[in-house]
Amino acid sequence: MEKQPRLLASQLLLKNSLFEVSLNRVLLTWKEIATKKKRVSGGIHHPFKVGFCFPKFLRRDKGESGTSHGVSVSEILAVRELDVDSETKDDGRWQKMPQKSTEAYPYAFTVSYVERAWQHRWRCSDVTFHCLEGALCQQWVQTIREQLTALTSRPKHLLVYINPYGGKQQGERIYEQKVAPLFTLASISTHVIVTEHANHARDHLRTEAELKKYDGVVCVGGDGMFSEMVHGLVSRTQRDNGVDQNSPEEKLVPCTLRIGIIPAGSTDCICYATVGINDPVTSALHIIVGDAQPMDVCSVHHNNTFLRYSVSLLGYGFYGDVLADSERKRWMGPARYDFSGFKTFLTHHYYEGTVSFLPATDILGTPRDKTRCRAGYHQPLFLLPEYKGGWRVIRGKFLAINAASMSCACPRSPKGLSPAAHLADGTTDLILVRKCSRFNFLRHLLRHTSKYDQFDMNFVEVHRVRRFRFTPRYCQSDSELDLRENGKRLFSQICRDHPACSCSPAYSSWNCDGEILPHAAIEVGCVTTPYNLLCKYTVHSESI
Ligand SMILES: Nc1ncnc2c1ncn2[C@@H]1O[C@H](COP(=O)(O)OP(=O)(O)OP(=O)(O)O)[C@@H](O)[C@H]1O
Repeated sequence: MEKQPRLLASQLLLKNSLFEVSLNRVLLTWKEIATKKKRVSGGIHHPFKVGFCFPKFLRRDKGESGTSHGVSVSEILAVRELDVDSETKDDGRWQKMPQKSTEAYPYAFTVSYVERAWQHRWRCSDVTFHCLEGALCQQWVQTIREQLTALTSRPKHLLVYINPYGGKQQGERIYEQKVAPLFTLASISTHVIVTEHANHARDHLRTEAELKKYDGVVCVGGDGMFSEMVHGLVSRTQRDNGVDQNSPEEKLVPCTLRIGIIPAGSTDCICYATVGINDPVTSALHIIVGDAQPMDVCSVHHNNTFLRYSVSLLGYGFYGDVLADSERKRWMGPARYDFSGFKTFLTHHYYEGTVSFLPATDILGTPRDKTRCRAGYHQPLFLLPEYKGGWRVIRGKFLAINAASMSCACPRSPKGLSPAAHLADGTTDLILVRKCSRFNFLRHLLRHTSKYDQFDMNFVEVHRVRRFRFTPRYCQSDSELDLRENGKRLFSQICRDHPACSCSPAYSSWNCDGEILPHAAIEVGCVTTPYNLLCKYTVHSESI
């Protein structure tokens, strides 16, 4: 790394030991000075620990002259002067100043910074330096503040929507206790709206919200709330720019506001897939330091009519059926997903239809990037591939058709549905799981939680695509249907209404980021360039 000129360097006291403290535009470092000779008289030495340190951002080395620490300026949250004359109450925490150091070094300032803990978890840590002179203390505070002000990617004004009924209905408490104090510490002003009904946030963003006043919008809730934000913001941007959302061919105009998620839902898959952990404090800290991650948005259409946007999973068959069944069992709480998953697995319905897709041939990488050997290519058993220009057409019987625009990792499946899916390359990974035995389907599902490749099975194939269409068999041409098929369709509906029946119904439904779509036949377009400015304040922590 290029050596940065020093902005400030002083000998300051920290927990009764003298440290050489230094600041440049990139790093704040403090290194203990030979402890035996220079320890301040009367002080009791406590070995100072900054907690868990990671090589890139926060280092702690033990050199000849003592321990050294460093924190990236981009991860400093705030700096403030301390009143050392009395016990100070700052940021809700009492700090007792050691008597001897208070006498010798009567001025002090505290730096709050991001501490990287375990498994992608971030925490807010404080370090307090004591100075001999008030002017020096002020100079440190001012210089660090100037560096923070120069960080232009940090938000200053945020619009926050809280879903009080998401997950365990803890959204308001999580925000007030864990997130709001951090925003205050980082001098971020907020306008908070507690939603009063479903789609409140979406409609407010689409119509009333004065978006120019904010640097970003934050939702406190689950994937459903995040989806509301995406719909509100993307729709508003398209309308303001005269884009016809109903046309699958239209390019979406990127939106300049970023979206942040504070996880407070039941599954919080989008947060997990992008941050690596569902933790409100970690997400709040990513928001504060201005982390941004572009991501793809797919628009879903039926007969040239816009249905919804999708940013994570579009699933027909298995995942559609699990969602449809679990919606009927909301009274069971989060346990409904396990129940419906198990039930859907046992019913083992497959669906006939045609999948057409436009492969993404002009990009680097494939959905199976992590698979070292590609020798396991299998000829589809039940499918008839055709080529129409750039489009591929596949007919068959499918247990599941999934389009993953991100890894879709969640705590239960840490590598996700498509571990190598990219967040912002204008593509989605289309996973086709053809009809197979229950045993094989179970093996496929279990591989999502193990080190084995879930795509390396002869009834599974995966394609990285720019667009795709699905037409269920009985929709293809109504005139083709004979009386027997009409009877079958009617019968299927009866079967659907009676879950005990094990006949295969003709249609499943699409699970679009956790919402049910009413149509089986859809056309999906993934924006051809990354939706650059629709970013989350998060980093993709999967090492793809
Ligand atoms: N005040 C409200 N009253 C009722 N429903 C609401 C309200 N605010 C938002 N909603 C709706 O609640 C639905 C579920 O919310 P959310 O996604 O936050 O939690 P969840 O479903 O428990 O979590 P996840 O989606 O991660 O499984 C959303 O689709 C949203 O539209």
